Amino acid sequence: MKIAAENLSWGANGRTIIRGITVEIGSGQTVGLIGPNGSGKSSLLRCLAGLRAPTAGAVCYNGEDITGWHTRRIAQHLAFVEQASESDSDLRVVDVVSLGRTPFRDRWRGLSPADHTIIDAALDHLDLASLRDRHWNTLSGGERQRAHIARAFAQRPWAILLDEPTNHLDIRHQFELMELLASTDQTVLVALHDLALAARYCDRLVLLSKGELVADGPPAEVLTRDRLREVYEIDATIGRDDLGNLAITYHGTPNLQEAR
Ligand SMILES: Nc1ncnc2c1ncn2[C@@H]1O[C@H](COP(=O)(O)OP(=O)(O)OP(=O)(O)O)[C@@H](O)[C@H]1O
Repeated sequence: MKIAAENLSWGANGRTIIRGITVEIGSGQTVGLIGPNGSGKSSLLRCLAGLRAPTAGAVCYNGEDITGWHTRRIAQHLAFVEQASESDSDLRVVDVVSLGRTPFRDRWRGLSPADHTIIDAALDHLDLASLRDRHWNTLSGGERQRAHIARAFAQRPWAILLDEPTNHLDIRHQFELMELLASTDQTVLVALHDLALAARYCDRLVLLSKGELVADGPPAEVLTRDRLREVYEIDATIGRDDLGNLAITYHGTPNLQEAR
């Protein structure tokens, strides 16, 4: 499914938070959304997920403006893994993941055998099979994060949006998640702070700064030394590691360097 923001703006309390953003995530692409704290990544993701109504412009799925779409209809198309989302503490892991089937269920019917197969596959994908009957309040931060992502996969959406999903994950689970996102046929837009991870697994990077889109393209074109200095206020050298992956060596903030 193709997702597009067309000249999209959104604000709150009289303040414009994202301004005039036009971006298209093609069907099956894995796109990284990057930018400093407060640059508007979560706000853009929430607009694209239909949780915020744009103050100007539009959000389109496959060319259709989603204004007025019911949340159930949106959830049949797209899954959203929010940053540090919470769940009821009484639920078991398998119950949280089963919530992913809600948009497709008849209100009065239980889960079908096909639903159970999808839920088991999502648990396996996120390395949660051994934790399926554990209660929420007994899980670590990383295990909760993986359960939320498994819930999104159980939704079997056409597109999946994730807001800093690698937070709380150890390095192995970070790589496994990014490999999963890069290999899925679904359209993926993922907000990330780790620029090297974003560069390695994303087809394209979209860079926000102060609520505006400042770059959109292949990782090596977006992540330049000048741009990191300008947008992140950090001095860095961009090179390649032995395997040809983009390698970023950070030297500190320009102010700190000059003060030395
Ligand atoms: N409902 C709101 N009311 C007022 N200000 C808001 C609201 N939501 C977000 N903001 C502000 O808008 C700006 C962008 O926030 P947003 O969460 O989109 O940034 P972000 O790029 O996701 O940041 P981070 O990397 O820190 O998660 C921030 O300054 C934030 O305080």
